[in-house]
Amino acid sequence: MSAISVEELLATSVALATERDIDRLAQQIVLLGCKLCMADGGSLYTLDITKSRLEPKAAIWRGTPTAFDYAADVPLRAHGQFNTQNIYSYVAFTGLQTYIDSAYQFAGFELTEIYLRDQVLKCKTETLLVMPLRDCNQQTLGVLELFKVQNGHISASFRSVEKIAQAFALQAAVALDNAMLMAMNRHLIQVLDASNRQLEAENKQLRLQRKSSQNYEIIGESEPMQQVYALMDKVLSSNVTVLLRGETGTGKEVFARTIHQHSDRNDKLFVTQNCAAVPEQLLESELFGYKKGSFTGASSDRKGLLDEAHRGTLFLDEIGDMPLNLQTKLLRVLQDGEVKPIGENKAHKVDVRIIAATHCNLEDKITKGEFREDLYYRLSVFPIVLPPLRERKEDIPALVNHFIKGYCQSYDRKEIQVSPAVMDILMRYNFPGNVRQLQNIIERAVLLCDRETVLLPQHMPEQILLENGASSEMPDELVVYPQNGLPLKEMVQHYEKKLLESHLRANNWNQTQTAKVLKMPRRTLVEKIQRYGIHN
Ligand SMILES: Nc1ncnc2c1ncn2[C@@H]1O[C@H](COP(=O)(O)OP(=O)(O)OP(=O)(O)O)[C@@H](O)[C@H]1O
Repeated sequence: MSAISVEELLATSVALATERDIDRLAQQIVLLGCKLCMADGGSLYTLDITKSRLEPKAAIWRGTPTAFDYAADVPLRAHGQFNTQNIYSYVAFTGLQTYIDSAYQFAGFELTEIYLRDQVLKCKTETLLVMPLRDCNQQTLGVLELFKVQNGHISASFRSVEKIAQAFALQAAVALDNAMLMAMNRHLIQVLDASNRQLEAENKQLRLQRKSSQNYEIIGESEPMQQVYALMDKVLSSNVTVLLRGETGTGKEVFARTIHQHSDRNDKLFVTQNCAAVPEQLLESELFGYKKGSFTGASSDRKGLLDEAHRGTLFLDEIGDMPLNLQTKLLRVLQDGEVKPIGENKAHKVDVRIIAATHCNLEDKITKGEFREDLYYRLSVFPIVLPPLRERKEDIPALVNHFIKGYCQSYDRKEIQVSPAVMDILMRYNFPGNVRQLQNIIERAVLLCDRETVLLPQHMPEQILLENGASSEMPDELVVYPQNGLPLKEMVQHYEKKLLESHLRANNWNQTQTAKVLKMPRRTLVEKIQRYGIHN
């Protein structure tokens, strides 16, 4: 090998600094080491991840890479002791640059790998130099070995290039350290990536498994609601268009939002538009957007809600009130996924899930020519009908408690109980305004409650009391009682007794409270209780 030039020295430096792949870098190090120190060949071992053995990484013979399969891993320990018999493990362990000037005379080390290599390469190693490759914390990363073979005349020892070799080993170690750290980072990124993907898949699975009403944060365990949950479960993992039907206040928007939150689109927007609340032209520009200058006042381009909801969900409430012209445009969105803003010549694609809702009879509207039949079929791919509250009265207590808790929190009130009489009144009422009406009734009652901690009939709206009045405050038998033909005085006393019993029950047998409701002195109430022998 000839001596290395300055240009080659610079190239060496660049080569080490730029190579990121550990295997290629290992080859470069051996190759450059051979050139610098005028060696016939060499090899490089790196410390494995457990730091217990050296692994053969690269070998060079006369300027070209050679197979390294004759070499085995070198354990750093043998029989519980540091393996100082082997020259590579000795250098790795001590960090000492080590020379052997005559490989075939006793050198104090086992040189089995060297003799094996000589057989493979058909040569005879004369001198050896083994250098530690250590990082800035003096931790061993590997060892670099260079050798010269016998060539008829006395071969020079590596001792003459000691300083160059040392400097090169330092530079090679820095490059190796960087490449190893990068490989470790790449590996960690891959591991993190894989575990992220696994977590995402598990989350998706868990989302799909969340079936009970509790998980949907929707109140209602009645049979009609169970049927709705079962239907809803079926549409969570698909993009199917859903049509929510049901009277006003039955929770159509709540369900639409829940479907979105439990779908794959939940990291994108849930956008709502009430089709009845705005005039036709405004609705069109809201939904489809417009181009600058397309009408007076359109001073810049504006995205429509269909674009806002791209990859998310658009909830179209009161779809039955959408003007016919817009129904045609919406049909195009549903059929082709295409949106054409006002004043734009070209349509563009959007990926929006549509959930529509209506409380009106769309079939009637079709007959009257107010709703497009084709749109109706497109929308009602998956209809879900929400039951009115009167058909699931068993859900009323849970809803009442849910709303009381919520309003107590928002109005910073202490816990409020519901008197049995109030619950009775609510259970008998038909709620034409459904859950929304119940919610409003409870909000009003909580506000009326002042410092009281029990919701009483007087906190209920008059209209409900009037509708319920006779049945809730006056037991049925009182109404029919006169048939018995008793004297008026007795009938009035009987009536009074029943009335007092009813109010006492409604007020949890709290005499002070009952007297207050009946606007009578407590003492008079107590006297009457004793006279009529009333007890709970
Ligand atoms: N099952 C339920 N659990 C808890 N709250 C509910 C439930 N159903 C409805 N609500 C509440 O009732 C109110 C009305 O619900 P929502 O607006 O979803 O009804 P809607 O059917 O969309 O009404 P509309 O047809 O008038 O638009 C909301 O405040 C909602 O939070």
